[in-house]
Amino acid sequence: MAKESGNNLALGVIGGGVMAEAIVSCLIAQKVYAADSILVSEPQEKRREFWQQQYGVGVTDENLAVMNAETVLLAIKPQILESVVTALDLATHQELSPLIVSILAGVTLESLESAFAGCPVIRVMPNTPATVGAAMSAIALGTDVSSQQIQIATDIFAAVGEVVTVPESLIDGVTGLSGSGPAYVALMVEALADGGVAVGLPRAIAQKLAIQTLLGTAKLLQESGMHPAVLKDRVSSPGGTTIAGVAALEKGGFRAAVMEAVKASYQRSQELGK
Ligand SMILES: NC(=O)C1=CN([C@@H]2O[C@H](COP(=O)(O)OP(=O)(O)OC[C@H]3O[C@@H](n4cnc5c(N)ncnc54)[C@H](O)[C@@H]3O)[C@@H](O)[C@H]2O)C=CC1
Ligand SMILES: O=C(O)[C@@H]1CCC=N1
Repeated sequence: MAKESGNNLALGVIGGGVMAEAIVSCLIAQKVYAADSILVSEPQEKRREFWQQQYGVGVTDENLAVMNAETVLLAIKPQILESVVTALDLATHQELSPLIVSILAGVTLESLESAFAGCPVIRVMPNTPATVGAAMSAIALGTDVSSQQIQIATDIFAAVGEVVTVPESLIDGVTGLSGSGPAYVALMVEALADGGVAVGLPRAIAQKLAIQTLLGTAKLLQESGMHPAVLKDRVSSPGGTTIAGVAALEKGGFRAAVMEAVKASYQRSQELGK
């Protein structure tokens, strides 16, 4: 467990958007942090009010204020990192050295360590199923991180789902697969439902069937440890319906398209880091 107590500022958040909310809501629900030990910095007044009312956390529009926390979750868009760091002017606040936990796509540990000089840094790539406590997160450690700080970061992301620790060289690949993956899977669900509607199923039923098919298949693969190809073979009867569908997917380049999607996201993550 990380910190649960009252008065100290245990967790600061820079950027109170979608991912920050997904993560922090789980941390509070699971009592990893008490709401009154969290301070969220967010420029939009409506979002600040929402955070305060919905979660009871402290809010501010001053990023510097959250740097007093033991741990700072960095959850702004990568494109504005430079301006945020310039405004923080950390050179004149060298007494501040929180653990920086960045979820920014593409931004390397080297850039983060230079931007937050003197602060230990951990880079993480989570994904949006964090919203329902079912994230897949990969953690890469900076050069000057203590075992206690590794535990803090692990506790944070274990509260929102599964965690693996990887060398930083793999984080762009993680982004291509599990970071961006929920969008690919959502497209698959939408396409399955559209196919159902095309052959006459009512939309609501088609959507339910599509989601449960995905969930059930994922659960089966996870619990059995079965290779996906073996499962595909088990569903496909000789001369039956499934192999006709699989043949249509192959004709449409389905597997190549999914592989290309992972590679394109990986490459974009690398570009963002330059
Ligand atoms: N959305 C996703 O599925 C994932 C996103 N990420 C990363 O998480 C980060 C945040 O992404 P989202 O939550 O989707 O974006 P978002 O746009 O929902 O959240 C960013 C928040 O930062 C706030 N903000 C803008 N300027 C600011 C400033 N100067 N200081 C403090 N806060 C400021 C915005 O008002 C907004 O609420 C990105 O770096 C992204 O690469 C990582 C994994 C998955
Ligand atoms: O699209 C993006 O850049 C972010 C990072 C991974 C998922 N969403």
